[in-house]
Amino acid sequence: MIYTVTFNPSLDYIVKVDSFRLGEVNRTRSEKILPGGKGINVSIVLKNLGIESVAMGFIAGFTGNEIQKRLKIFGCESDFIRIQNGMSRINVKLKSDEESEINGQGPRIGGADLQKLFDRIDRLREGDVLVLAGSIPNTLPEDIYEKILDRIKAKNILVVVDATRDLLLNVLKYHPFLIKPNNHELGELFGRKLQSDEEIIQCAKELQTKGARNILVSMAGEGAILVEESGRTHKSPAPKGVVRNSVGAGDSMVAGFLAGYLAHGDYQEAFRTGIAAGSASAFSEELASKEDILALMMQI
Ligand SMILES: Nc1ncnc2c1ncn2[C@@H]1O[C@H](COP(=O)(O)OP(=O)(O)O)[C@@H](O)[C@H]1O
Ligand SMILES: O=P(O)(O)OC[C@H]1O[C@](O)(COP(=O)(O)O)[C@@H](O)[C@@H]1O
Repeated sequence: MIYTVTFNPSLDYIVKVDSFRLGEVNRTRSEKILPGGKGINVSIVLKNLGIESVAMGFIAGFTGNEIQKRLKIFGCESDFIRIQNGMSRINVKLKSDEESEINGQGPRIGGADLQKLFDRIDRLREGDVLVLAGSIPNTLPEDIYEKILDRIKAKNILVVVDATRDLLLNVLKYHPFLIKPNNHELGELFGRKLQSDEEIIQCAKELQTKGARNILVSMAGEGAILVEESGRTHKSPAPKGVVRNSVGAGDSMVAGFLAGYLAHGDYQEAFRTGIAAGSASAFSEELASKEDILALMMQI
């Protein structure tokens, strides 16, 4: 079974405003609320591709209920831990001449709640897949991803991590099967802006020396680069299309890569499916459907 963990699920409030003006009353052209958070998005796209997973993590308050309800409508199985106080965050995605995001902090997660997650993690079995994705509420210790991976290190579990900065760096020693920084996040890890493919490949290889197995570097409209565990590299431009909502494009790419790899055991096929899924989501108002993904795969 595939398990996704989202420490900080959200309702994504996606608003389109023509020529947003700071400090003034702005009216929306359209608005939409979608369940969000990186692991949750991975679960939704996997489901769209016909692959079952269980979405885990923490939810709280009326927003938490709504996240759970909407996931059920999408047909996704979930096994969230319900926190008694606070509420799951609402992340604002403002689409205007430029795209801006405000991602909330999320509820306070206490020790007893965390223990419930550990208990679920301890039930994972050989051959399962674990996707750890997204930020953590600032009340949690920075080594929480490490603590989880430490618990499963003796089992043969395929681990995918989509996180930033130290959260990501500190788990490399557990040899995650896949990490997916975007080019800016990769640069951030090395304290510089990466200008060329060569620099990106060099930094990705540096992360391999620290333990990562496969590194998928997404570059939004520029496509992506994959550095396989063998050191072989692939680059592909993104397919062409009209961008409607790129929220969740990275998570869709992770889902596509996993789906392609699990179906074919082949990195090139995984890479193709990942790019198609990322771009199909960017070209849709919501996350990518299977039809959209298959159609874009023809172009890659
Ligand atoms: N503007 C775009 N045009 C075409 N494809 C896109 C666009 N934005 C994202 N994608 C696709 O989605 C993938 C992930 O997007 P990216 O924005 O890099 O991830 P993240 O959301 O993690 O920052 C890209 O590699 C690409 O395949
Ligand atoms: O956990 P973080 O880093 O705050 O990110 C959460 C946000 O990222 C998303 O999962 C989208 O991520 P991507 O665009 O990187 O795929 C949103 O649904 C959510 O609001």
